[in-house]
Amino acid sequence: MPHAPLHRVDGALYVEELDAASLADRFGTPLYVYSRAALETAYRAYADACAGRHARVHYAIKANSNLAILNLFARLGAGFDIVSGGELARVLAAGGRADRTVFSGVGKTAQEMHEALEAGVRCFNVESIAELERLAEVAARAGKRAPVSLRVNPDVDAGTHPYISTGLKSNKFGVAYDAARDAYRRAAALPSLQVVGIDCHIGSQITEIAPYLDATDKVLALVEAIEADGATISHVDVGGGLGIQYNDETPPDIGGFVTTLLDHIAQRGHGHREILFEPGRSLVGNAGVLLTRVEYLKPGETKNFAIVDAAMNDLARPAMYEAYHAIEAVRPRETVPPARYDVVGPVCESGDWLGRDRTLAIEPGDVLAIRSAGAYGFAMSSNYNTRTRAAEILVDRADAHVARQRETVASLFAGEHILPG
Ligand SMILES: Cc1ncc(COP(=O)(O)O)c(C=O)c1O
Ligand SMILES: N[C@@H](CCCC[NH3+])C(=O)O
Repeated sequence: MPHAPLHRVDGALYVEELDAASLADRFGTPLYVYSRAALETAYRAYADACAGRHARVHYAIKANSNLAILNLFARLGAGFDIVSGGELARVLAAGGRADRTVFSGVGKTAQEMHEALEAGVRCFNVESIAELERLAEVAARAGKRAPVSLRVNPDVDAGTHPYISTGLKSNKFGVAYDAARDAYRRAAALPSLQVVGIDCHIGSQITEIAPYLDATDKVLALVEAIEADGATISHVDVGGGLGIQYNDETPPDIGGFVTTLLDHIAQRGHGHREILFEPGRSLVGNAGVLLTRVEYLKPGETKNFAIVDAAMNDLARPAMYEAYHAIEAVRPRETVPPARYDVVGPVCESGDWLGRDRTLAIEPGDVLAIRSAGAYGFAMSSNYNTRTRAAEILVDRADAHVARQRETVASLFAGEHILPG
């Protein structure tokens, strides 16, 4: 019986068969560590629930676009959801198929459209009339017909953090619900476009199914109207956004979520359409941890600080959204009294914190694991304060595969040029 991907042996944290403290010693910190088994288990939960149901998974690679992870999902048969030419290049470099890739995003450039058309992406998820017109021009110039789905904004409150909610009227995303039928008429009138589907994505870290059902109902009503106008909508892309447990959230499990949504769509008489899912976080979030070493303990009058070697540039979510990530000592000490710490990084910003008021029994030099860091962790990391970005390790049972080597300082200024003379 294989171990749970992240588990404890005699108190020590393991990722599959490898001790996290030894990984930190071997590869240095800060260090992102992912479990292959956890990634595959999450993918299979989607794939199994889709099996025999005319439904497909398109991994939203913005959550974690490391080539090793994309390759793993490509090998399992995943499709992909991309938002830039760079992401398309990553999918192709990792062995992903263009004809299983959908291209989302509000600001696609003509160049990106051209490249995606040449590569033969499955569909462009178009977010405005202006983008529709541009895509039609780019396709006409290339002598091609661009497959199109409009991202419709169903004006549903997904009950998530305001920075990651995307399905409200006030968000920049998608075509307004009331304008969508006209937008489809416009698309149908442009000969270099071919309408193939419809799409919506209402937000991220959603922990209830109800907003999905509401959004789907609105989208299906629209599909009926659009088809009455003569178009054919062969696929409905319900977006991503399923949440994970960071702390005390209780999101639906992946299989239950997929089955409930597919059953609901079938009951509404739309079971013949292909359904696409675009999950990001729920595939990778809980498959990764960020390991960091305690540099200093700094007791204060009102707060104690544990200053660690990871920072907001490595994991931006706490600074950006006040997001909670569980933090644990990889080898808890029994002889040290626990104390309350704010876990902070070395970056010169008050917002540079990773966890607040955490009870930890630690000493300088100890390694901490910041949990649930597989999604929007490394992917949103930066070089602020000329900090090299972390290495990424993909653990496969007892093997530690270097999925990305640590950056060097020299590589950070390799493209900079001082004035001559
Ligand atoms: C269009 C689109 N699809 C899919 C996703 C993936 O979202 P999540 O990581 O919340 O599943 C996003 C990001 O929120 C997105 O913008
Ligand atoms: N970056 C956000 C999610 C944004 C999703 C983007 N479509 C997070 O870490 O929670």
